[in-house]
Amino acid sequence: MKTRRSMLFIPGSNAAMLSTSFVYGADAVMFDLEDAVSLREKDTARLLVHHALQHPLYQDIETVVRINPLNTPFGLADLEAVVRAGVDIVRLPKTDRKEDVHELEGHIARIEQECGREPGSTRIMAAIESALGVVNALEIATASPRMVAIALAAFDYVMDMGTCRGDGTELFYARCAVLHAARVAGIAAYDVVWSDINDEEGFLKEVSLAKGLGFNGKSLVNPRQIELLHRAYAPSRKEVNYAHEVIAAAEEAEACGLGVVSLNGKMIDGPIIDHARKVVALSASGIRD
Ligand SMILES: CC(C)(COP(=O)(O)OP(=O)(O)OC[C@H]1O[C@@H](n2cnc3c(N)ncnc32)[C@H](O)[C@@H]1OP(=O)(O)O)[C@@H](O)C(=O)NCCC(=O)NCCSC(=O)C[C@@](O)(CC(=O)O)C(=O)O
Ligand SMILES: [Mg+2]
Repeated sequence: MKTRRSMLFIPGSNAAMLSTSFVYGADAVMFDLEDAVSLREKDTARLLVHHALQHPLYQDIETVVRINPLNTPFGLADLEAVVRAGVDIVRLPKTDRKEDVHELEGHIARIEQECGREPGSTRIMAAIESALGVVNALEIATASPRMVAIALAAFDYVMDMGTCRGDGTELFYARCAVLHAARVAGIAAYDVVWSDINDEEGFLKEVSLAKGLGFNGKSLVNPRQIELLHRAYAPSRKEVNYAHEVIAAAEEAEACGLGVVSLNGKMIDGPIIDHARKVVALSASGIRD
């Protein structure tokens, strides 16, 4: 699975942001044609994003476009424009059921064929933003071989639930449901956006919760959140050193024909060794002090 921790939302109608968003170092840039774009700017935004996707500066960074839902007057036109422009991933907002994904993949397959794009090269990420979407998370996550990730979208979800954003308790079931669906499907899961860009402490608390639950990363709204997220997701020097000790102990145990050993009084066996290898692999993208 690709290491993708940060996905930065960029309003598709904002030409200035579109022309610089690649500099901030997000793992993926996510141009938005949906809720960050007003009704009268929909056509302009689509054109701007179509051009940005083809710009040489966006060829080496993963691109995601959040299109409008297909049951709006804009969704299909968005899809036509972005698939033809070579987007890597289409983010489908407000995904409620597997049929939403099937409709999307049908259109993508046709457009890829019409424009000569390699069949299957356009991937899908579904955003789950309602109670129905959460209940159907598994059928959504497994609806298409093009699906690379599912993302929870908190603001629409809490509206649907008749509540509002709070300390995270209101998202607990949805986060767990989305994560379990993603893990069963073998795809990535992304946590919600943190909208108060000046509240660094609140953001980091939420990142820690998301990381602890098992999310692969978060959707972000501001470049200042990228480095904070990457640092929080990087293993600490202490974790990396311990992982190396675990791997060394495991190799020694294997040479002696032992399946389980103890290291400083702690049991070391299969899943703990796998975790240590994961920590070492992660450290290639950075280590936190
Ligand atoms: C919040 C704010 C206005 C603050 O602006 P400010 O200007 O005060 O910020 P500053 O930090 O001062 O900016 C310093 C410099 O960075 C530049 N800069 C800022 N943000 C940048 C950026 N994103 N990309 C590139 N560049 C950027 C800026 O232009 C400036 O450049 P310069 O002038 O050259 O120095 C701005 O960030 C912003 O618009 N964010 C994106 C909002 C958005 O897309 N919302 C939709 C997605 S959520 C949703 O829909 C809910 C959801 O659907 C979610 C789900 O589905 O998950 C659900 O249901 O929950
Ligand atoms: Mg939303």
